Amino acid sequence: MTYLKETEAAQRPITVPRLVQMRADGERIAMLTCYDASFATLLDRAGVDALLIGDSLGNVLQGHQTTLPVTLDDVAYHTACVARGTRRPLIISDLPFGEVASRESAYLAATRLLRAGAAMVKIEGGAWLADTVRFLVERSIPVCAHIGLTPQSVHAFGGFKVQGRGDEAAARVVEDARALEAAGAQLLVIEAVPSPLGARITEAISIPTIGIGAGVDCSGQVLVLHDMLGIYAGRRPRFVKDFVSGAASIEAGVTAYVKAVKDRSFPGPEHTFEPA
Ligand SMILES: Nc1nc(=O)c2c([nH]1)NC[C@@H]1CN(c3ccc(C(=O)N[C@@H](CCC(=O)O)C(=O)O)cc3)CN21
Ligand SMILES: CC(C)C(=O)C(=O)O
Ligand SMILES: [Mg+2]
Repeated sequence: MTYLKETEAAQRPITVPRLVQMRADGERIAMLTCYDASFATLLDRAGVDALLIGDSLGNVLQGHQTTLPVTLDDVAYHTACVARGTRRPLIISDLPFGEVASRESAYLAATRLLRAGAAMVKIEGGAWLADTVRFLVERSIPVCAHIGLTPQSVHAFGGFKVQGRGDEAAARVVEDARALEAAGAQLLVIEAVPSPLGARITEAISIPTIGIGAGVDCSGQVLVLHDMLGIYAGRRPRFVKDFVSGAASIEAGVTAYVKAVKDRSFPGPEHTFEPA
């Protein structure tokens, strides 16, 4: 059994409507971060649906402790590298810390990422971000919102802490998701929330949700590439699984990740957070 699709139709570039169709069909979306052309080609071949040029490049490429030092130039450069290496997966780029000072600054930053080859821009934040999301969407920038543990808020949170624990906090995260969908976001990353909340948010909205430490009931999953390759020396969050140790090759490990997301064997209980 393979998830590498052989037909012409399946080889066409993945679009946002295609992700919406996957959600409707109950087909899980497999996403990974990617920062260069060689891995872009490998991940494309292994059947990854969407590639995220994440500001996690600050951790895994640059050796920083947080994503805050990452600049728009950095993300634009790696977006261009990834775009040259791939044709099929949807390319999504992170808007770095500091670019949402205004709707205008966010829009100008997003245009640079789309010019570099991204098809969608990911922005961290809750309901407060809705005006900015609407401003971008009105100007033809597809937006993926990112809620829950938003790493650019690490100092505001006082650490990388699970979000949405307790009734009040959970209700707030659900409201964030609703507000961002209403503002026109077409995809939603949910990071580090209790599994039942990941399921509840996914039910509350109709756009596809992509979880990272948000349980198996999201429409898809994402991991940082170097975490799933087992080569990141830094702190390893609970939601990480190394798919390459024990695999025959890097490509086999990535193929195993895609298969595990599609057949819902990843994430397991050991990769997810409990409500209490
Ligand atoms: N290599 C890498 N992987 C990532 O997933 C990642 C990055 N870098 N850089 C940006 C952010 C930072 N992220 C993190 C970092 C640490 C935890 C963490 O240690 N979480 C604790 C939860 C503690 C609690 O219970 O509140 C854990 O046990 O997983 C989570 C997300 C996710 N992102
Ligand atoms: C972990 C994902 C969601 C991300 O934002 C990143 O890699 O920067
Ligand atoms: Mg990020």
